[in-house]
Amino acid sequence: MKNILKEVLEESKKYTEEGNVASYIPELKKANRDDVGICIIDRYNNIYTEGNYSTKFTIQSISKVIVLAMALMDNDWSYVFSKVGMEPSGDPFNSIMKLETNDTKRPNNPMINAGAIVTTSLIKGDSAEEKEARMLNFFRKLAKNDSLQINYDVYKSEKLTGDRNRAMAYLLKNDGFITGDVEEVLDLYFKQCSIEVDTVDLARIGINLASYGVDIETGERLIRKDISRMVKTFMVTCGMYDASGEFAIRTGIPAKSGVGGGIVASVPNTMGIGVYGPALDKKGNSVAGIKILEDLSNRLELNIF
Ligand SMILES: NC(=O)CC[C@H](N)C(=O)O
Repeated sequence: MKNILKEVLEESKKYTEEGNVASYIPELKKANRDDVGICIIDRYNNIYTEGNYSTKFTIQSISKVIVLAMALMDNDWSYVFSKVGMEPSGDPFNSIMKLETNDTKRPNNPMINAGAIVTTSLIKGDSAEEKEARMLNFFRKLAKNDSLQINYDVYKSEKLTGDRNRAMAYLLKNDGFITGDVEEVLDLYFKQCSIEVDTVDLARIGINLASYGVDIETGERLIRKDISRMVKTFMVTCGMYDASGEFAIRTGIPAKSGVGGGIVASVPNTMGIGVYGPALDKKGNSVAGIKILEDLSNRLELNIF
């Protein structure tokens, strides 16, 4: 396995120059374009790492997977899906267009920004502080890492420049898809995106989903089985933004990417994979990360279909 990871990583490095580090959140520009890292955790809890596996980066859109699980734990699923849909949008992750053109004006799914702002608004808590604490605690549990923290520089950078998300959130409130204080919902959304992780954290999240929500070491149930299924299904249909179809064809692995350069992948009953490569393609997915997952899928026969 160690050799496979070495080869796959070397191969993927050739592609980083085709991508660019995200710049629309100014703080993300600081990442090193040529970094590439991998971590795999298999069902027997073997951990394999390679390259810049311990480099820290912000989780960004990968948080949408975890917050969806939380929204489904906190609320009836029929209520959640009255506020956010189940269909791929085919549009970029930050598109606002369908909030006007959809019949219901409901965001298409919880993996695009508009839908994720809705699921964030469904996290329960008596105060903003309690919601934040519950959210961070759940991320720590799923990553099995109590030291996960919010990167406040990225959070502030995004809060200062996130007017597109702000516009969407106000539209969502106007149309009845979120209730309460819009700025408070956005604040929590920006915080969830700014949680700092490395590939080991992502691989751990991946194996927890792969084992249908049961911690493989302790046997503790972290997520209900039906919710872990729903979440992985969304990863297949919508996890790689408007490149989800092609990615599913090429790899057959449920995965979710973020503009920080991370991708979490979850192969049911088999392994969790975390990859990092901040050079992104035009759709916002890690160029090296996609290459690595394609190669690993072929070499280790990870395609679930
Ligand atoms: N695709 C992403 O990772 C987007 C997350 C980012 N925080 C945003 O809201 O724009």
